[in-house]
Amino acid sequence: MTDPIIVVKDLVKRYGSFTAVDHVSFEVERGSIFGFLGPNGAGKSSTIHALCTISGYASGVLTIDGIDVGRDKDGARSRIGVVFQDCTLDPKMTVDENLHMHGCFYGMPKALIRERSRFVLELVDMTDWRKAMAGSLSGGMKRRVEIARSLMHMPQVLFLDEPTTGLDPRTRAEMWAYIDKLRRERGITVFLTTHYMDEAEICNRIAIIDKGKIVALDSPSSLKKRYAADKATIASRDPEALEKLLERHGMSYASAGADGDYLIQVEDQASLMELISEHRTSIGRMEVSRGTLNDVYLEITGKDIRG
Ligand SMILES: Nc1ncnc2c1ncn2[C@@H]1O[C@H](COP(=O)(O)OP(=O)(O)OP(=O)(O)O)[C@@H](O)[C@H]1O
Repeated sequence: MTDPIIVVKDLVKRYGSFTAVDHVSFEVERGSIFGFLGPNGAGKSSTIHALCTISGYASGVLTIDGIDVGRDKDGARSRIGVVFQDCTLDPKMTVDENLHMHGCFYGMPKALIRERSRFVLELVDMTDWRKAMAGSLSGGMKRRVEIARSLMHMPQVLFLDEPTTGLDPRTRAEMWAYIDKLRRERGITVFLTTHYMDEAEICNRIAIIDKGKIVALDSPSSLKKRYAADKATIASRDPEALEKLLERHGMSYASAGADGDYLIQVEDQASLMELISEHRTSIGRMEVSRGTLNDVYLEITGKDIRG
């Protein structure tokens, strides 16, 4: 990797004698969107909490923007912004006051707090709401304010733990527009956990963690190529001939349904094209479906991405 902003080497996290994170290593490229996926209890939060200095770890080396998280917690904190699932805005304070408090935590001078508040609220289109009570905002607006707040100290990396869970589809799409804008315009690296397949699809790279170990790490397209073959369904008027052809081309298949449908794994498109051409007079119906990240996830973890 040319310019990793996050480096995790051999991270081990234990709760008593139970190893929740078991020698996990990965890197995140600066300016990218990195997806961290895994079933419940896989070790995602334990890893993220260690990276965000929220909790300690037994062994390993974690660096963020070159700073050793174990040695310089304040340095690491100054580089990261964090938005977790549960809203942590103070509902009885205005949007401005919530941002102000965050600036104070980070020891920012008052003038800078005012200037940054304006800037970050504009980034998420919430300027008109700055005097509103945080508790009176909709779920999507609260999330936008939380993102704005996490950016007050201009972090290099934004950790988003299921940032759009519980939001309606339109608000989710809007949130993603803001997140992508941040990445493009501010060069912020996004470290994301999600249970939504379309959000995982946006990531430059994805790590899948299961039972405390990284079990896959690659781009969505490479993962699909490796773990989720495209599938073709062919209804044939001459099943015997089709089976012979499938065997000749070395293609895996299963007979699906009562209508003479065959479900075929497409490892390589050229073989499928040849088979179609050879069998075309007997094909009643045909459908090709692309492998999805959910297929990848299912293949690797045995579970559905939505749990
Ligand atoms: N404080 C704790 N004490 C004991 N065991 C814990 C503690 N926190 C987490 N664990 C265990 O460590 C394992 C990893 O938990 P972790 O919360 O990191 O998983 P996760 O992938 O974030 O899961 P989820 O998606 O459900 O949040 C789980 O088996 C969990 O039960």
